Amino acid sequence: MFDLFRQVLILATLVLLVVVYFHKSNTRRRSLPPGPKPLPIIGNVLEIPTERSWIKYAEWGRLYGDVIHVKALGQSLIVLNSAKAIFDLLERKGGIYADRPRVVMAGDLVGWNNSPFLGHSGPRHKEYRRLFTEVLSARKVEEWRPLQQAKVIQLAAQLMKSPDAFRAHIKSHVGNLIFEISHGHVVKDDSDALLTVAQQVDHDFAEMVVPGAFLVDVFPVLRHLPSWTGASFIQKAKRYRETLTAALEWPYQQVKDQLAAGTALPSFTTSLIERKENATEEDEFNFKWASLGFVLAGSDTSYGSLTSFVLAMSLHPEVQRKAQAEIDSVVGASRLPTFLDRPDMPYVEGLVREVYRWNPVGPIASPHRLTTEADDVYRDWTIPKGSVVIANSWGVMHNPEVYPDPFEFNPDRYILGKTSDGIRVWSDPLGPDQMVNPDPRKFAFGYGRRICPGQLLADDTVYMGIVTMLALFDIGPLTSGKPPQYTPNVISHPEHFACSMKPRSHQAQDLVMGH
Ligand code: HEM
Repeated sequence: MFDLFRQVLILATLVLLVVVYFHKSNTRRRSLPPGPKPLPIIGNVLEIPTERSWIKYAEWGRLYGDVIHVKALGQSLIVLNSAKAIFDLLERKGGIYADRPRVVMAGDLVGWNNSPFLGHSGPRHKEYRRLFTEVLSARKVEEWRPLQQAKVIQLAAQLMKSPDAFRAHIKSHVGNLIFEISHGHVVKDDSDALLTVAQQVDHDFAEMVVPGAFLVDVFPVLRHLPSWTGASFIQKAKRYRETLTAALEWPYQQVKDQLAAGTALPSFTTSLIERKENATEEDEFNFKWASLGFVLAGSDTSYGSLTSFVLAMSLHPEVQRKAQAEIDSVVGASRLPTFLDRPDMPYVEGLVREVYRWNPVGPIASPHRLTTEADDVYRDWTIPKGSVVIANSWGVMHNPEVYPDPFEFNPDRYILGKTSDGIRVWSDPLGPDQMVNPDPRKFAFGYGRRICPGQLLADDTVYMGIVTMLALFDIGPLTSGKPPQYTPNVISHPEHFACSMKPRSHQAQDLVMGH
């Protein structure tokens, strides 16, 4: 009798456990945001795109809604396809969505975990942000405007000499400008040792973060393989680390030497060193990373926007002519445009915004990660702790409900109307949640505690490059056949293309060559 009672009790307990288990897992499954059905164990790995993921994410958005859950080998991925969801999570709850996902090869093995952009949220990342804020505020950025203006004339001179090499000229222009602002380093030519090492590091980094490039990122346990196995990722990690160390040390040491010799030019790095009298080892570690981060994060991105602009002008002569007419009426032909002209040129302003939106340099910003002890809750859904969160900025900027006819390049979309005294009105009255044609800079520069700290500086570089090229050159048409594709990864710019670029007049040539 006692035995029977015990057996019934055990059976009942088992049944209860099974019921509770299924109830729990059902509740969980029900409460996750919708998304494509995962396969057992591997989840949605086979469906998650490794290239131009933003296009697939937008497609999923139309099928499942603006918040999507997908799973890859046990890792939850949340894709946000609307401004509302992005701002609700990454901005309003920014404190818990500020981390970056773990990247084994670039982060753990090569050392990019210490960088401002891949580094985890925490005291060091806060310190980087503080250092950037000090030198990249609106007031500080204005101090670099004379340099921006001087450098853009050098760019124009190069473009007049060899217009076919416009991509190379834009690349050196942006690289030189950023290096001078970051380290006071004046790049003499393309063989410059500091520029070369920074470019090599940039190249290595791009290679490492291509999804699936290294198996160790898919199976982190491989990182424990001993070096005698000769695994190629171990050799590569060593080589990448050595170049990275050089890029961190050389430019920083040069600034220190120049400061000691009294020859240092004003720069981000000089101001960091000068402000802290007895810098500790930890301080210096942070200064080196912040300075290198400045160079790396600033160059390729601004380059991407400016080449995208050249492509847009090659494809849209009518937009170009309208912008040039505005510049001619505000600036005239006897001087070059300045920063002071910007508020008087709403069409050019719209054109700059359209460059950010049309083919954004950061189509999915950079992945964020949720760090909480427990799952988060959004609307009726559970967002599992540790989720990687992707803001599909491209998706928002190509949603016809937010930007009607999103594939058109139309600067007029931002011009809302004129007041009675003829001054054009620029306003975003409803905020990013509801507005039609909101300022795309809200999406192009990322979000929350990871928002691009160089936004104002970048916007000056992009505006100055665009307005100067428009004032001086007739750009286009394409001479390389079909419009190019854009590169398929996190930083996206036009692949190779060629176009005509001719000075607009003799006066334009004199303005540049006379400087
Ligand atoms: C047109 C030019 C630029 C564009 C479109 C751009 C865009 C972005 C985007 C989308 C992010 C990711 C934000 C996120 O994860 O939510 C980012 C991060 C970052 N950007 Fe920029 N950026 C540009 C230029 C610059 C410049 C000139 C600097 C120089 C200081 C810079 C420094 C950084 C840094 C350090 C981060 C990492 C921030 C962090 O993780 O806390 N960027 N940028």
